[in-house]
Amino acid sequence: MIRFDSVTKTYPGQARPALNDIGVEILRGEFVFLVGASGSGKSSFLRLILKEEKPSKGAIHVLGQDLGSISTRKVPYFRRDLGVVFQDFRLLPNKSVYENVAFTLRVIGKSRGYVQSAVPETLKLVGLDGKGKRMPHELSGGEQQRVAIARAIVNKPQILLADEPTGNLDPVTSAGIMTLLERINASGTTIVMATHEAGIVDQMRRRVIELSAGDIVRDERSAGYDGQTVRDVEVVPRRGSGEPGESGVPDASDATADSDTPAAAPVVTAAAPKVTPEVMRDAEPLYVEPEATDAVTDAAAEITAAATGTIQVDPEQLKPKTKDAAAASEHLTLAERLGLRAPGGPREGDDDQEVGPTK
Ligand SMILES: Nc1ncnc2c1ncn2[C@@H]1O[C@H](COP(=O)(O)OP(=O)(O)OP(=O)(O)O)[C@@H](O)[C@H]1O
Repeated sequence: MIRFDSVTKTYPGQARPALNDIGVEILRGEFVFLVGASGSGKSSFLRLILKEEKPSKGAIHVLGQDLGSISTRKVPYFRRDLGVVFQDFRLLPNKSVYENVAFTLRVIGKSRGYVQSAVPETLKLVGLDGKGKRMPHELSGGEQQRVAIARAIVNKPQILLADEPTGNLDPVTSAGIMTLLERINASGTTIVMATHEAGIVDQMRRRVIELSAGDIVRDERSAGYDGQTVRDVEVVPRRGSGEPGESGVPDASDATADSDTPAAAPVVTAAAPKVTPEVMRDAEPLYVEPEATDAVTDAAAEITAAATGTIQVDPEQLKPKTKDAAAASEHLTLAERLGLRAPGGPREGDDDQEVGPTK
C-alpha cells in the first residue's frame, strides 16, 4: 500500500538528509504511529507519501503507483485517495461545518445529490450530527478536529495521513479523536499518524515506526511509545535495502530489523508526552460523545483559537491563477494545500476544470 525503497530526502541547502536511506512497507488496513523527536523526519515522511516533496534518492510506491512516474498534473487525482488531517485543523473559518466538509467534494466535481447524502452521513460518523450549521469558531477544539477528519474522509480515501492530530487538544478530547480514528481504521482505511503522544501510542498498541535524525531506529508491531526517557528508547539497527515487493506481505517478525546489521548508536529522543497512559485509561470508554468534549479548558480553547486564527483564507488566493508554478506555490489556496487541485490549476467555471470521478 505504501512502500519506501531506499528513500533519502535532503532539502536544498541542508547538509544532513531529513530522511536517510529509508526502507519500509505499510500494508493495507494498518494503523501505524510515526514517532520521534522534533526534526526526526516525521512530517517529511508524510509529505513524501503525499507527493508534496520528491525523494532525493530512492522510490516510493503508494496504492500501487510509483510516485516518480505521476505527472504534476495528475497529482490532484492521486491525492483523492488520500485524506490528510493536521494539528491545526485548517478549516475554512467563514464556512459552516457542512460547507467545510462539502467543499472537498465540490472541488472534485461530485454531484449535488452525492454531496447531500455524503456530508450528513460523514458528520454523523464523526459524532457531529446536527452541527452542520455551526461555524468553526462555535465548536470546541475536538469538534473542529472532527470536522477536519470528516473533510478528510468524506471522499472515502484508502489512506488517512494524520500529522499530530491531537497536538492542540486536551487529553480527554484527544482520546475521543483517537477512538474515532480507530473506528475509521476498523472500516478498512489505512492510517499513518505522526505523534509525540506517548500515552496514545502506549494505549493503542499498534505498529510503531520510530525515526531519529532521519533513520528508522525502531519498527515494531503492537508496540508502545517506549521512549519516556532517553535511556529507555529501544535501539534497532536500520533495515537494509531489499524490501519485499508490492505483493510481498511481511509477517510480524519481518517488521523488526535484520539481525546481522551493525548496531546503531543510541537514540536520543526529546519527546515530551502530554497524554499519559493513565489519562488514556481514565478516558474509558474511549469514545467520548462530542457533547462531553464541549467543556474544553480555557487553555485548550486558547490554543485552538491561536491555531485556527492563523488559517485565514485570502480571497485573492481563491481567484484563478496563472500556471506559473513558482508563483502558484507562493500563494496556495486551501484546495491546493489539501492536494485537491493542482497549484495554479483551473477553477470552477473554467472550461477545462479538472472534475469528475477519480477512477
Ligand atoms: N522545507 C524544508 N527545507 C529545509 N529543511 C527542512 C524543510 N522541512 C524540513 N526540514 C528539515 O528536515 C528535518 C526533518 O524535519 P521534519 O519536519 O520532517 O521533522 P518532524 O519529525 O516532523 O519534526 P516536528 O515533530 O517538529 O514536526 C529537520 O531538520 C528540518 O529542519
